[in-house]
Amino acid sequence: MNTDPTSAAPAAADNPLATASADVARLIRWADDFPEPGVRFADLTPVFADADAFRDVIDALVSVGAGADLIAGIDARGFLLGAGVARSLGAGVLAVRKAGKLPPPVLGRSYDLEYGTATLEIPADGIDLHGRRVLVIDDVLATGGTLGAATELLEAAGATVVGVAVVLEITALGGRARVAGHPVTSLLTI
Ligand SMILES: O=P(O)(O)OC[C@H]1O[C@H](OP(=O)(O)OP(=O)(O)O)[C@H](O)[C@@H]1O
Ligand SMILES: Nc1ncnc2[nH]cnc12
Repeated sequence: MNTDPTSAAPAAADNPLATASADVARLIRWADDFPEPGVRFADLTPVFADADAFRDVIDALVSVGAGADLIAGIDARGFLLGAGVARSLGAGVLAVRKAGKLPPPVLGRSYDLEYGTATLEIPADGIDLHGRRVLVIDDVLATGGTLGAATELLEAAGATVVGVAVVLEITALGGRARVAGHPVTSLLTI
């Protein structure tokens, strides 16, 4: 596990956090020119489909979630991770949705990413986020637009964001700066 943007992923094979990192590096599926020319897309589908790798990734993310009572999973792959982590921690899970999926009223935040723009939404009623300690989880940190918008949205709703955790951080895109002010954990950094 890497919480330092300048350090390489750990290598010790008997460390469960390093094991998760190795699983991800081994199973990640890279796609050139997807979803548009010039983008090298990191598809973590094979990581989630591998029972051992999925367990290792969830266990590693759980280890950074202590103190959180709500896990926010980002649409869509963050849902898979967030639910697993929340269940293991005994926390609730909040699905942070892409625009148009939730009935009104909603709170929303728009953002730019590597290939376009998008909006994230959460319910504006029915969940009181004041005083909730939220760990925000997604599969990839790239430009940071998604996680930056998610943390802003949750804080605007009254939550305390205790951290941000991802499986893969693509450092060349500088996303960590977009979530400055929050502890950021990435299991694998490239
Ligand atoms: O750091 P960023 O530049 O914001 O990029 C990271 C986001 O990009 C991917 O999702 P995408 O927006 O492609 O949506 P999807 O989950 O619907 O595939 C990924 O799952 C992250 O959520
Ligand atoms: N290169 C990339 N791979 C996966 N998800 C991304 N989100 C933004 N850029 C991405």
